[in-house]
Amino acid sequence: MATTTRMGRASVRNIGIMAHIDAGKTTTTERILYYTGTSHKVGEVHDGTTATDFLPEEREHGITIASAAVTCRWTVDGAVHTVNLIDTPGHIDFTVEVERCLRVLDGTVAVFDAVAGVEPQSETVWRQADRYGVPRVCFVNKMDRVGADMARTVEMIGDRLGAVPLVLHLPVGAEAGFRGVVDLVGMRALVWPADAGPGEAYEVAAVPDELAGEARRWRARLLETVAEHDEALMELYVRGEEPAEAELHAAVRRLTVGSVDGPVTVTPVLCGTAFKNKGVQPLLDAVVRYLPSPLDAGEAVGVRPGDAGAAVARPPSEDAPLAALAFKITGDPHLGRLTFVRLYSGRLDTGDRVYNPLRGEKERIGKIYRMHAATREEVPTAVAGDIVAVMGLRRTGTGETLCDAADPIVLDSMDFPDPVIEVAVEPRSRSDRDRLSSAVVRLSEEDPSLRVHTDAESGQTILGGMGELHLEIQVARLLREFGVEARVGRPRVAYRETIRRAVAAVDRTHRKQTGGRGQFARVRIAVEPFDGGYEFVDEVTGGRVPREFVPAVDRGCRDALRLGVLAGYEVTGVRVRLLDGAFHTEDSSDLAFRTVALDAMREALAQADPALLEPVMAVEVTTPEDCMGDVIGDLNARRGRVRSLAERRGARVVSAAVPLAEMFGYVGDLRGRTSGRASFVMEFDSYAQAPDAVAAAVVGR
Ligand SMILES: Nc1nc2c(ncn2[C@@H]2O[C@H](COP(=O)(O)OP(=O)(O)OP(=O)(O)O)[C@@H](O)[C@H]2O)c(=O)[nH]1
Repeated sequence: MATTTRMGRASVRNIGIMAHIDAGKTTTTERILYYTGTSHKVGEVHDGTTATDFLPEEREHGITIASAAVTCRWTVDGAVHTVNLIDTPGHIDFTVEVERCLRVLDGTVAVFDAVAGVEPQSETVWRQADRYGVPRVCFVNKMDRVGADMARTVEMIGDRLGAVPLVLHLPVGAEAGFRGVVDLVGMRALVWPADAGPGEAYEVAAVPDELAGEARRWRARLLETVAEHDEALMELYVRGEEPAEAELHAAVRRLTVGSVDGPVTVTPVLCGTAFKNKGVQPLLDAVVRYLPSPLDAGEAVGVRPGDAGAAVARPPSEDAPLAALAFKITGDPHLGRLTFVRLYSGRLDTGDRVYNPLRGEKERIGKIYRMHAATREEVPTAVAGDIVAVMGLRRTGTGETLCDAADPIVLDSMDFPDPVIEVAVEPRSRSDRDRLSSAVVRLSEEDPSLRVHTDAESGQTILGGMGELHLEIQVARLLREFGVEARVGRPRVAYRETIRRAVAAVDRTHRKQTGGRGQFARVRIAVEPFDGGYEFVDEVTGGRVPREFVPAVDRGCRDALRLGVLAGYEVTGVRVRLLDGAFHTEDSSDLAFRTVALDAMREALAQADPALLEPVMAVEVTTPEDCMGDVIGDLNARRGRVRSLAERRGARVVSAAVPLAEMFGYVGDLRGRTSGRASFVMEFDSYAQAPDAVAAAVVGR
């Protein structure tokens, strides 16, 4: 029934968990899956059996890379809610994955280590969540550890992240004696047995006497902060009235959901220890109570294809035309290709034919699944707000929209930056070569930020990626998961080449007589610098190069661009004009024209004053004021150019453009230089001409 489903969406929470490496994201995720009844064995990170961290490399590195969407259920105040949990990666090299997840989430849980507090990487992901306007609930984890400090972490959430923390929990007991929390909304204690097992219930008790004073102070602070930002509560506050529990929940929800559009992020803060099974149930309650449903998340915006980019918005309603985003593709050992899809509007039914506007073709929806931790559930239908896995989509890639052909929309696409680092892989045997080629297809389908090409000169397979660790992980998967035996080179910067001068004409003839049919083709081309990748213009008149051979000439020119004349890097920024040519009715062929074009183009590039381009990164360093001089000096020494200085929430933000070649090892250097107090993000900015000394070193290698 339509009404039931429509109400159902209000009870969906699409959330991710974000954290600094080792804060306990995986452990928290595991506990959530266990508590929500979808996983019956709690995996421990130590023994490598966790449900969302399923790649062996992740277990080895102890970090989470691939994001699997898992559906679970949680009941609050008698109402069952569906929680779709996406495990987001935390490492900087995987920012593409993080952003991809943030796109499809409506809210996140930010996990902090109560000992370490807010770490640099937490700042990075926090800012990404700011950028995507994703509301957050904070969970201060590891309260059982020596040195755990809830109050300090809360302070750091305010100071370092510039958020307004709404402290909802006060710890009961400390470190090894941590037993539970005082719920400051209900003013009661939630206490777990010391050796609580996974999923173990807590006892509700009165606030312990020794905490009564502190609890009152924290509650007063909570009410005051809420009142400061929420009008309804403000009225009660000035009248000196206490809000009812439900009223306070509702106000916290309003602030959390609404704050992302406001000047500051208001965020509830809870605490516990996932590992020792304390505090997870209230965290789930908070996810349901305070994080937005797809209805709260509002309209999805996109453009109408082919309509000069006219903007369209879709309400999160089942009755609107379909708008869905494919955000992740995985290979399932049993089901084959699975496409994870977030529905923003409309509905999907098994057997539907849906339209992919980017490809201009229709695809058939095979089976639809909700993926649980250990099982999958086939469902006939998915509606706006759902996240499901679809079988049967053959062509749709990551980041592509699926919609109604009669009412098409392209949702804001995800940008996948060009790879800036590459590594050469050389298979040991012919069968390794075969395994490698099918493996790279699978890997790059799952991870669009991984690019693959073959080096025309050496025949090596080159993998391009976003950073050193990114490539390391993907190469490890190739070797292990796909059983490829190969020699792997050292990571290197992905340079490019370009031209600086126009060449008016290069004339080349290809003629070969080998027994039977000969080969003949002649072309005359001109090249010039071009503000873009590559353009081919056919200016031949009078059929001197017959139409059917023109594409072969274009192909030959592109072949030449793959292997620059300076140092063998890809060439960009070239316009080619085909001026003239000649053919032979018997002996001319596509091959002859492609060969001659390649030859002519190589000559033209050599004459066109080729230059080396290097990737330049947009680097943003957030640093305390007293380290700023040092940070800037170091960026200058790395050939960086500072673009702007700003102040953000008490810290200094230095934005600079720095060549990637100078950024190897920056994470460690910055940490050392600032005692870990500065953090940075970087993304590809542009290619720029490398200075002569750099070019000479690269070309001379
Ligand atoms: N003492 C204590 N240890 C914890 C707690 N939660 C997690 N840990 C431990 O901290 C380590 C890191 O936990 P993970 O859950 O793997 O952390 P993560 O944030 O998922 O790490 P990545 O996957 O690397 O990003 C593991 O050894 C956990 O057992 C906790 O509440 N208390």
